[in-house]
Amino acid sequence: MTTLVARNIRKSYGRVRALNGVSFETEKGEMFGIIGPDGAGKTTLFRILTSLMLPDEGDVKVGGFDTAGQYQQVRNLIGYMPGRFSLYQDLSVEENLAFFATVYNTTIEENYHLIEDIYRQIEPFKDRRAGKLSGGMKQKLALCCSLIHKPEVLFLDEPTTGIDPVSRRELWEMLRKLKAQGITIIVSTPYMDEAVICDRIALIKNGEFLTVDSPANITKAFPDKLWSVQTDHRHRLMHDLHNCSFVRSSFLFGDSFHVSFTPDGSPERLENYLHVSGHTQIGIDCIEPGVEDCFLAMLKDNDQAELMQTIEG
Ligand SMILES: Nc1ncnc2c1ncn2[C@@H]1O[C@H](COP(=O)(O)OP(=O)(O)OP(=O)(O)O)[C@@H](O)[C@H]1O
Repeated sequence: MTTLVARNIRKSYGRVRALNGVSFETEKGEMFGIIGPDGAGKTTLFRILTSLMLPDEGDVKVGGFDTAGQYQQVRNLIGYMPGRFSLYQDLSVEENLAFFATVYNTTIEENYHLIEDIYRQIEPFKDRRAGKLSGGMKQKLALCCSLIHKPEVLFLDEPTTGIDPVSRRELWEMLRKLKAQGITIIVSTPYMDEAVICDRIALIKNGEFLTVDSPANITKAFPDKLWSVQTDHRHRLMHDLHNCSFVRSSFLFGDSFHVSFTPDGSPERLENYLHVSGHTQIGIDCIEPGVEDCFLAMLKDNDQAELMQTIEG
């Protein structure tokens, strides 16, 4: 069953074109990831999908209701966790939750089962002001508040930005459980490693979706063989790979470079080239491409540098 249909969404702020014809659909219980660097248009898209902003062109239907003409019905169906902390800093944990429940004409008790797993972790701090919580706990509370009215479609704009790795993992685990209950989840993130958890992902760049597919299909479509290359001189290696005539692309991932060759390149040829250039402890291993490798291959040179910064940041 289709839960959301977005068609040809366009939006500009004056001369800045934030969205340039975005279309996609989601199925009930699907986890749909929107991945892209800062400024790509994610927040604008979320505001439009959640009926908080009207597009210049195009339309969105959630649960069959139009976000322009039937926004009240849409808002009853959805939960939205915006990127920046959206809770009342001066209210306690419990007061925030009670407030959101009241706004939606429900009570904490009525839908407690839906938030129980998450809320139990912050319940010991229920009297603490939201402004005094850690980043991870704030996100858990914000997630509880966006779930308290039992939404069918949950929108999360960069829920894991700025929180520690353990809380990030916990948050994704919670999303997995919510998905198992049939909730459709539309989530944005700048972190590629999180993309693989989604059923389908869209890479957004300059207000356009470059691709929409499952992580497995995206990695299957990688056009070349990929090699992980390491030597004892990482900085010189970057320079030497860049100047190598038969290296098509090279990107730094942790301690090694991911390298693909032009048709006349080979690992043997690269080993020889690096050896002659003075490198020692040369390691060249064939690897499976990840989502990041695929997205980088789709982007133009300038965009690749920008995306790598986002990934590393
Ligand atoms: N109110 C506004 N006025 C003018 N330009 C805006 C406004 N809001 C966003 N933009 C611009 O529109 C583009 C898309 O911004 P948007 O916030 O949707 O992207 P994003 O992917 O969510 O990035 P970020 O994570 O940095 O917020 C950017 O170029 C941004 O500078």
